Amino acid sequence: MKVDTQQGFADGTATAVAGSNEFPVKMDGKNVNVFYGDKQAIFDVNLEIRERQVTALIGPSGCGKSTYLRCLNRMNDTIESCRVTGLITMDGEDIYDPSIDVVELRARVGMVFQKPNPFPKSIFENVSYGPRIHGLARSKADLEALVEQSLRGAGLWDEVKDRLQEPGTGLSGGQQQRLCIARAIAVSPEVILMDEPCSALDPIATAIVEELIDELRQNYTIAIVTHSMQQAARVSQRTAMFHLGELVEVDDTETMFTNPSEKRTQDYITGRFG
Ligand SMILES: Nc1ncnc2c1ncn2[C@@H]1O[C@H](COP(=O)(O)OP(=O)(O)OP(=O)(O)O)[C@@H](O)[C@H]1O
Repeated sequence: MKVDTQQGFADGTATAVAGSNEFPVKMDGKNVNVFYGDKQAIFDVNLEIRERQVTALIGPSGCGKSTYLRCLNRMNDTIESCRVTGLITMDGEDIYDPSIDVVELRARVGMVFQKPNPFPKSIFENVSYGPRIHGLARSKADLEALVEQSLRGAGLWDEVKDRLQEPGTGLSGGQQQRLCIARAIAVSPEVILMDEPCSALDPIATAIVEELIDELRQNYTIAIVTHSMQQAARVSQRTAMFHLGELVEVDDTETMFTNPSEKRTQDYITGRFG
């Protein structure tokens, strides 16, 4: 990746400057290992997730993409047998530090799952729930404005504005996934993790969500797990290739798809394995 100018700081970090192609690091994994009981699923992974970019995690089934993604908002904490070692930071702060409030972390690092999973409540309540429990709205009017803003941000407002009190589960699959994205952005996250967000959607709904992801990167940092090489190529600026729990390589997406350094990446993207 070409960098025009880069400025170093006393603490060793570097940040992007105007005209640069480089983006600052938002989340950084160093020597990350993940175990399920005795079985190791991630081996010594070092991976930066850069601000206001989409980073795609690709690789054959079982290579650890979802496991790594879940480390980034400590969703793995909910799996009893799971143990994470190494250092994962957000804005330089260790997200596994005992002083970290995990609920707050998960508001800052939101997640959208493979299967749309709206709450069995109204469209309005699906979006307003997070802001209410995090105390983000001071009045009913505030809350309504936030719901509208989030639904607009997810490209869903025009389709649902006249049926906000209807159940979220009554929407189409693609609309439900955008509702889940609205729910995620309603709490003003900094990072959004997406675990195969289009795998349950038809091609039209997929195209709409992909377009939305491209818009969302103006305001959010995104990491997405995908099985679709076309999707990784379409939506991401950086791609990380995993195999058997190892990070094979990471580079800007164009390079990864045209001139990868590693044979395993070449073989995977050309469909020779996986
Ligand atoms: N809850 C769990 N308990 C035990 N082992 C698990 C658990 N979740 C994942 N694993 C194991 O960890 C390894 C990595 O799985 P993971 O789901 O992260 O891979 P993946 O690349 O996301 O796969 P896929 O593309 O099929 O979703 C696999 O061997 C899997 O069996």
